[in-house]
Amino acid sequence: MRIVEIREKTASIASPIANAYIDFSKMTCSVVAVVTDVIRDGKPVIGYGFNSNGRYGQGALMRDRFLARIAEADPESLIDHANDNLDPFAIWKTLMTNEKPGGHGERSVAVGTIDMAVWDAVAKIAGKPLYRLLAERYRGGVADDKVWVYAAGGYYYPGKDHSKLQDEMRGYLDRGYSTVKMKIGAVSLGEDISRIEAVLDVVGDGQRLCVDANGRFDLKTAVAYAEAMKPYNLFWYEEAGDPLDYALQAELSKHYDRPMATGENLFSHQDARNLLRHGGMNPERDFLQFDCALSYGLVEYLRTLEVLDELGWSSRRVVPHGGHQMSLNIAAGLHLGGNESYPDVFQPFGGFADGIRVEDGYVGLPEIPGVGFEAKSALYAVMRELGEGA
Ligand SMILES: O=C([O-])CC(=O)C(=O)O
Ligand SMILES: [Mg+2]
Repeated sequence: MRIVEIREKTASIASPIANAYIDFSKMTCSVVAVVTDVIRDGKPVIGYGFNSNGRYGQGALMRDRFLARIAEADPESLIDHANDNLDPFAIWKTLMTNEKPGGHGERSVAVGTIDMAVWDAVAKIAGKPLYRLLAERYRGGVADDKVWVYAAGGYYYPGKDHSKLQDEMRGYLDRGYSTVKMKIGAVSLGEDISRIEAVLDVVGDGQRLCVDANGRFDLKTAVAYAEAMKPYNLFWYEEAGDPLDYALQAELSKHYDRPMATGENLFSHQDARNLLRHGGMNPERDFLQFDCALSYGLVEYLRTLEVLDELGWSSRRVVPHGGHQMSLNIAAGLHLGGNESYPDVFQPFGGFADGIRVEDGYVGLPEIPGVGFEAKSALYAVMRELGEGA
């Protein structure tokens, strides 16, 4: 058993939307195919991955460093003999050969994308949905059969007035979501408050609305928003300040006693640990949003979950960023609290398997081997072209 080849390409996920920090007019992501010599149903097993959203394609790093390390490794060293499968941990270690500690964002996305494709291949070789394989290996065989998801959107874009924002949110409720998320921080506090009130008119209750500032605010602004939003009793207030400014997060928690969420821009278990040590986050109240695709993949995510456990955090407080099927598998297999969903943006990468309906805010997963990409036809078309094309 061996990896024959790892292919990568960059795909566009550009759209006219903007959050408080960036627009997505030039956004790209990497797609990776790990081609193996294992035959299932008469065809070689190919594992697929992509790098979530928000960090651009990683092809140059893969070509310059990571892919050669796998190609040059002894194939025997990458095998998990106990499970007669590829060994994601040995592959991860090989990818990280001669990499210094720290500075995680420089490479964590490239490694996380390859890691996703490796786990997809591992589950396909085992002939099981990834979430079932994870539950068997790490949670005594018990997987969640459905996962809570919330609809993320509410972006800024030209010409979007309150009625368009309300239509968008109404569309999410009509599709079975019970909780939605909108962006804040790109306009004045007064304007954002009127946007929030417009959405509350549609969703009816602050507990059905999250807001996301994408790290835009300094402490003074973060606190001003906190004071203004308190009466709405929102589901969460996300990424108020810079993702690495733990002191800001800690100070903000003295001014806002409602749930907050952050972590999508922390890319290692060490960064996660620093947030929990120094960010004033409350394990009974707050949410953590680490995205495996951006943060060295599932091998590292398992370490992050161990750190959480050591510091008294339940895995149920984790609701990953990214709205992708890999995190959905991790959520169901490793008992997270839920997963993000982008019903309308970042297609075809955002969203879950075709034909799986959201009911009362929960989704199920397809019963097919791997992450489930084959059950999402528009996404699988992009992946298959890479994996099986000439
Ligand atoms: O707008 C983005 O970069 C995505 C984001 O923060 C989220 O999904 O929470
Ligand atoms: Mg966010």
